[in-house]
Amino acid sequence: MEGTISRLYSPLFLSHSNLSLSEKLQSQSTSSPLMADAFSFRVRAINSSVIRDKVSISRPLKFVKRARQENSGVSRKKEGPQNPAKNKHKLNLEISPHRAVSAVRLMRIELGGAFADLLNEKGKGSGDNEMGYVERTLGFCTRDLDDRDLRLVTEVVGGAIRWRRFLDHLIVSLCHDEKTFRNMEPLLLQILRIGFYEIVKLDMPPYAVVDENVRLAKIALRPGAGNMVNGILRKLVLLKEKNSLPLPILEGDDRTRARALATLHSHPVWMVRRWIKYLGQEEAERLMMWNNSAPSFSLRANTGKGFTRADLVMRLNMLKVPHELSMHLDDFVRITTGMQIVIQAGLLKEGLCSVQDESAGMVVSVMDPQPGENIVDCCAAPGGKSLFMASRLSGRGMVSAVDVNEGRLRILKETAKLHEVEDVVTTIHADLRIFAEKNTVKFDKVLLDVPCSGLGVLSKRADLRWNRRLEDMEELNNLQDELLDAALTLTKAGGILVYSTCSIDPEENEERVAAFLQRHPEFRIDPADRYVPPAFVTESGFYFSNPVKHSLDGSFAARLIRS
Ligand SMILES: C[S@@+](CC[C@H](N)C(=O)[O-])C[C@H]1O[C@@H](n2cnc3c(N)ncnc32)[C@H](O)[C@@H]1O
Repeated sequence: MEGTISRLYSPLFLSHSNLSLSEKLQSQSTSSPLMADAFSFRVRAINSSVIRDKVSISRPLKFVKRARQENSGVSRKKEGPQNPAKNKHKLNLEISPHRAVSAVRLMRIELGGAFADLLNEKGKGSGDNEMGYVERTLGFCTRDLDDRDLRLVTEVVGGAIRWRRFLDHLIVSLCHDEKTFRNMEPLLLQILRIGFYEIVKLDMPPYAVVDENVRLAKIALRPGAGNMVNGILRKLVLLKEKNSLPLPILEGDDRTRARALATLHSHPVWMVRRWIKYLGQEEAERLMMWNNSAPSFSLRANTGKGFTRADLVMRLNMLKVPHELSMHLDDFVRITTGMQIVIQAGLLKEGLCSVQDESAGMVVSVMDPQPGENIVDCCAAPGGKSLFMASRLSGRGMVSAVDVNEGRLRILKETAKLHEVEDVVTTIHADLRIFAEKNTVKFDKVLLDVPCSGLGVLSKRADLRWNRRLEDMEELNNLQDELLDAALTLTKAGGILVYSTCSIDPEENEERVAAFLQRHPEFRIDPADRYVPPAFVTESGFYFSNPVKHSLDGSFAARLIRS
C-alpha cells in the first residue's frame, strides 16, 4: 500500500533543467489529484549515480566536476573531513537540521535533476529517508526534523529557489569579483543563498544566521569555505543595517529597466519583457509579487465517494485547520495553512478530498459535465479535471481520459479507483494526434487541457520560471494548434470543445482560439458566463482567472460549439 500511495503523490515539482521540451510537457501538471503543499519539497529517492549522470546540462563543466567530487566525497577526502562511508550515522548536533536539509535539497534540485515532490506524504516522519542524502552529501546527519524544522525547510527551499536571481545578484555584488562567484562550488553557493534569504527576506536574527551558516560551511566543506561565508554574510548584515543593499536601479532604456525589474522581483528577463508588453509595468510587477507570495491551496471534497463539503468542513474543524468556503465552487474549500495536518490526518490518502485550485475547478464548470454524457479528456493526466468531471456524472456516462504519458495515466487510474469513480473513467494511453486519426467515436464534450508554459501557476511552482525559455513558447503554440486540430475531430456535431490552459499568456490563449476559429469556421464561441461568475468572463466570452485580480492561479478556457 505504501508504494501505491507514494506513486499517487505525483511529482509536481520537477527540476526540468535536464529535460527536452517534450519531456517537460509530458511532466507538466497543475492540478494533481493529490497535490499538496507547494513547498513541502521532498526529494525523491534518486541515487547518487543518477545525480552524477544528470548534472551536465544546467551548469558549466567546472561545477559538474565539483558536484561529482562532492557526491563522491572526493573533495572532502582531500580536505580532511568526512568520508560518508566511514562516518555512518555520524550525528552532528551543532548544525541546525533545517539548514543542512535545505542545502542538500537545493543541491539535488539544482544539480541533480531530482524530483522534489510538492507533497510530503508522511509529514514529519518523511525526514527519515532524507537524512541518508544529508549524510552522503555533507558527511554527517543531524537530529530528526521536528514540525518547526519542516516548516523552515519548506520556506527556505521555496524561497531560495524563487528568489535565486535576486539573491545571486546580492551574492555576486558582495564577492571579490564575478569570477569568485562563477567558480563557487555548488554547496557553498547554496549555503550562501540560504543565509542571504534568511537575512534579507525572512529577517531572521542576522548574527545567528551568520554563525550557523559558517559552521555548516566549515563542517560540510572546509574551514576556508566557512571563512568565506563569514566574510560575505557579515558584509551583507552591515549593508542591511545601513539600509544600503546593492540593488539595481530602475533607469535607462526598456531593456535595462526590464533587467533591473527582473532582478528586483527575481524572474527571467524575457518573462518581464513579455509581461510589460502585454500588461504594462505596474501590472507586471503585481504579477511578479503574486508569484513570489506564499501560495494558498484549495481542497475539493470528493462527492463521487459520498464525502460532501460539509463533511470536509467538519473534519477540518476537528483538525483545527483554518479554512474558508469557496465562493465560486460548491465542492471546494480554501486553506492557507495546515496542509501538513490534512496530509497527516490521511484525508488525501483515503481519497476523501483532492488538492485542486479553484481556477482548475472552474474549467470543469465551463465543461459543465452532465450525467449520461460521453466525454473525452484529451490531455488528462494526472487527472484533476477528469476526476472532478467523473464525480459530476452520478455514475452515468463516461470520461475517456487520454494521455501520452503512461506513468501519469497510471496515477489517474489508481486515483479514480481511490475516489470510487472508476466505473465512469476509462484511461487511454495514446498521443492524441494518433488517437484522433484512428478513432471513429464522436463525443458530446471534449476537454483539451493543453500542455502549456504554466505561466499562470508560478506561485505554486517555485522552479518553473527558471525552466521555461522564450524559445519554448513558439514550440508550444505549434503543439497547441496540432492538438486543437486533433481534438476537433472527436467533437460531434452540436458538441462542445473546451480548450484550456494554466497560462496567462495571450499567445497560448486568445490567439490560439482565434487561429483555430479561422481554420475551422464550423466552431463558434459559447460564452462562459452561463457557467462561471461574470468576474471571470472576458469581453470575448472566455473564462479567465487572473492571479492578480482573483487571487487564484492563472487559467483560461474557451467553450466552443461545433455546428
Ligand atoms: C496540463 S497537463 C494536463 C493536466 C490535466 N488535465 C489535469 O487536470 O490533471 C498536460 C498533459 O498533456 C499531456 N500531453 C502532452 N502531449 C500530448 C499528446 N501529444 N497527446 C496526449 N497527451 C499529451 C501531458 O502528458 C500532460 O499530462
